[in-house]
Amino acid sequence: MTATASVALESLPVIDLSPLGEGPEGLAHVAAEIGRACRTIGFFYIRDHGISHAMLEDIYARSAAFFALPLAQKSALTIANSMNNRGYAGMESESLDPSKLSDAKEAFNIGRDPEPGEVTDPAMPSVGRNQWPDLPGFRAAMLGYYGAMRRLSERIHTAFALDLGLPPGFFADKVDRPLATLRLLRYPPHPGIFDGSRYGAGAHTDYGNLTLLSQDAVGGLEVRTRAGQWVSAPPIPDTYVCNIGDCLMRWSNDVYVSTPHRVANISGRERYSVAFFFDPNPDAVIECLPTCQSPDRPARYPPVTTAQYLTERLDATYAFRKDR
Ligand SMILES: O=C(O)CCC(=O)C(=O)O
Ligand SMILES: [Fe+2]
Repeated sequence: MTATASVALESLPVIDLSPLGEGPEGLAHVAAEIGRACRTIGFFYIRDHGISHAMLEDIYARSAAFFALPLAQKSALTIANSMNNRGYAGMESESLDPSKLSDAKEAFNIGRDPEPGEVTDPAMPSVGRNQWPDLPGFRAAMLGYYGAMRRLSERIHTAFALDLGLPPGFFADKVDRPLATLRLLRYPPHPGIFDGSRYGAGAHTDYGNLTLLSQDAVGGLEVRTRAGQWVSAPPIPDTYVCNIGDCLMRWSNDVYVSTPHRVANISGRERYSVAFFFDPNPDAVIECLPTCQSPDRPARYPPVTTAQYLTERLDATYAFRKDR
């Protein structure tokens, strides 16, 4: 097994979001803390984020009920039905790190429902239809949580904007119809001796702007520091682990870092987590921010829309998409 250090809490700060509700000074304080983390490790925890413990408990209970369904019922909702990145991804159907055996996890993706009049494109990972299991109350609970996570992600974007030298509302009209995905995850206990050939989730970076991850008490998430050392990101009750994804790294011209991470569930127990990937509007142009370029630091990436960029990344992740 690869050695992991326990210095995580030094390098992964726990940031209290309650000052966000306390006017411009509170925002400036939180923005400075978040900015420091995003420019160094690209990961941080948040607490006092406003999502209730009861709401999350309910989501975990419904997630467990979903994964406990017979395989045939889950497979009927396969993500391969959906070019919009919604539905069930079965055990070993993904390889986040193509140099390893496929991931020992199963997942269920939920996206945004189209707004009235919103154009949908079945060929893009854009807005489209969700696939729902036949579980009473599941849809309403998931969409309620999805909405709460959207609002939280928007608030964190005001801190990003301020820290990046932009008006706090800079991202507002670029993330108000987001390509956000709520992903329920289940990792079975690792069988036998862990030899590093198969992870629960292989090392990868996330694709969008911001990921907010809730994990249960089992542990197993690891983050790679810039020095190349893997450190653990242990569970801390009532927090989210947040990280920057590749879209925001590109947008900020590498000022913010999107950091590789992975999951090894060597606990002997099953592990559940709930990820929320907050990606910008499909038509948002990810193009070097004016405050992140200078003669010494010219733009490093050509402009791309979120939809184009995500399509590229998802096509590389899923065999069924490549085969189309
Ligand atoms: O389940 C976790 O702890 C992390 C999952 C993850 O990194 C992902 O799905 O992108
Ligand atoms: Fe990830």
